Amino acid sequence: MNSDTELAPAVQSILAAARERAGGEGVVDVDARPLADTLADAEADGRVPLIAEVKPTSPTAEGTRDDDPVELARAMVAGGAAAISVLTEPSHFGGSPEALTRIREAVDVPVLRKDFVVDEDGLDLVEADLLLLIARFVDDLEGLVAAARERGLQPLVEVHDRDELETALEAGTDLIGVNNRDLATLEVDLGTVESVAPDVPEDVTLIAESGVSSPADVRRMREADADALLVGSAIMDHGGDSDVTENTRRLVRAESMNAADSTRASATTDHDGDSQT
Ligand SMILES: O=C(O)c1ccccc1NCC(=O)[C@H](O)[C@H](O)COP(=O)(O)O
Repeated sequence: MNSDTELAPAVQSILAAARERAGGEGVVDVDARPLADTLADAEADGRVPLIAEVKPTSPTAEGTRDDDPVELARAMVAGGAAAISVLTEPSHFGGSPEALTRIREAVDVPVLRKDFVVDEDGLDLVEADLLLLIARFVDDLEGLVAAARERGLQPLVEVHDRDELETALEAGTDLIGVNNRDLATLEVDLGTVESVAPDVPEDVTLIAESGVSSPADVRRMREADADALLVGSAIMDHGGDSDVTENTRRLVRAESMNAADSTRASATTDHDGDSQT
């Protein structure tokens, strides 16, 4: 792992908290809902394969959304989300393992556990279909990928550059998340996916993470060869109380809408329709 001093202060604090948190009691054994199937179903329906994130708040959010997480997840699925991501980190994102369990019982799509897992103990906190592992935070990535699979979990390995991609591929992952957010600065740059994607092998599923806020951004990530997108803030609308189903739907339909529809949808939901660079 890179030195913590290369990370934004908020991320250093998240990691310090993660190292202190207790893991689960016992070892989870999951009968996981396959991500590949739900992404294929979305493609077949003409929906952009989208993982919508239940993210009550975050270090970069403009506020907190206190809605019931189960209602949020149901609203996202109603808007066409192919899978749900749930933050389980409590102190910086307002998440909890209990919320994930309730959501997984309430929806039938795969559920990703989004957290800052640094060792094998951290795998067993709660049952989920997918688990995020962040390449730069894990010393033995190959070991943790294998340990996650032994539990039935589908590990999604997050990277931010080509070196981390190489590490992730050597660890045997077939699910890569390229994070547009730089954890050293918390700045978002959609060019990150564009620069890393050409090196992701065809048989590896590529998920574009963070900073996608408009249908134009969705199209940009898909043109960069993203198989799926992970979106939190633009759907949660932390500073407001807009309709989560509609926020999901306008992104899921980004490839089937024409440009005029897309501009109108962006204007009516008060989001910035411009791509970020
Ligand atoms: O979202 C943050 O503010 C954040 C800060 C520090 C570390 C991680 C952070 N986010 C985690 C994520 O990966 C995102 O929640 C996820 O990719 C969705 O991003 P977005 O659509 O930009 O909310």
